[in-house]
Amino acid sequence: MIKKALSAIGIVPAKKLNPEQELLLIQAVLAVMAILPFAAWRFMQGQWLVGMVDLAIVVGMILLGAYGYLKGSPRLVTILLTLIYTAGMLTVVAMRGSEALFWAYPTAVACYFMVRTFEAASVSCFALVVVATLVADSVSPVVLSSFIVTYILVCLFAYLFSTKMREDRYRLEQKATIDPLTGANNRRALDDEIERIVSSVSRNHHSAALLLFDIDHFKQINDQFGHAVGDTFLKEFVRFLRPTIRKNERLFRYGGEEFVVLVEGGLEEAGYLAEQVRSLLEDSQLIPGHTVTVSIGVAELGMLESSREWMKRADDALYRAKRSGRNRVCLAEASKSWESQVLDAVE
Ligand SMILES: Nc1nc2c(ncn2[C@@H]2O[C@H](COP(=O)(O)OP(=O)(O)OP(=O)(O)O)[C@@H](O)[C@H]2O)c(=O)[nH]1
Repeated sequence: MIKKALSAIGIVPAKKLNPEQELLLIQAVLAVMAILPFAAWRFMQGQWLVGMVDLAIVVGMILLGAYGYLKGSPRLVTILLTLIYTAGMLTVVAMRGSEALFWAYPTAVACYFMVRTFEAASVSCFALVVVATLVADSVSPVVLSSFIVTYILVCLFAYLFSTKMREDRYRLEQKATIDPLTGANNRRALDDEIERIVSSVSRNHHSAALLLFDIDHFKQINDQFGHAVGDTFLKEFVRFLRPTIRKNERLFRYGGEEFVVLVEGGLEEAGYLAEQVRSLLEDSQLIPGHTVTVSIGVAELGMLESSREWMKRADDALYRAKRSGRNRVCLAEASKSWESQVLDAVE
């Protein structure tokens, strides 16, 4: 909702937000709505110093929120943001005493949703000790002990709800992006990752390549050994592929018996990996007594190429591998050069 509103007034480009970015935007908007009126009121009352502190918190949260949104919310931003509003709250309590006590609660809650539990617990405990020390002389023992107990309760609830929220989110993400049979990333995750690579490669001038695997005559495996053996083979194939690829190379199940590996590097490197997998699979009997082979199409992402064009070239290469007898690796033709794309567009 916040993203739509911001896009509508042209403040931010419309793009998919991750949950951390959404939290950052929500916090920035809440900071404006909750703290800005107080800052204005302080200025009107002539309380310039406290007004400036309030304003600094708002500006800091807006700037960091915007930076986190544009940069995909790096963790450092969330830590800095937590430190800014906690330090701001402590400064206001130091200046205004018990009158500003209630700001300790939303600050503590926000901590638990923004940073890791241990970090949030450390910051909120520190804030509790400082606030209690600052107001100890100006409030009665009953008020002080009520504040301490209620603050701890609020932290406990924030801890429980934020932990539950993170667990639920992790479970949902797993369901949405992992293929339940093989445990590889699914087609949806592939689409997202390809889009991410296409935009980052054109920005950073890295090279990236896509390997499209298709098990040969898989229908025969199902027909000869049964669907259950076919399923087991698919699981074994994923287990077999994992040690062959590097940690930063991601594996996806593209369709029934089709898999994709995305690698950082050029066509030659990717072709070498594909050939390694092809020959290893030929030599390893994942179904005892039966040799299974794989055909592989490899394409390097071209300059200014879209994800669809990249995938299409890998698919065409795979088709050539199948047509020329299977159990082989085919490298895709280079994509059109930047100049010829411009000429095409002009024509
Ligand atoms: N056991 C099992 N089979 C699947 C699964 N998904 C798709 N298949 C089967 O995979 C087979 C794919 O067959 P085809 O597309 O004809 O391909 P192929 O037999 O491998 O032939 P080529 O690709 O031309 O070498 C079909 O029989 C599908 O039923 C799955 O999750 N488990």
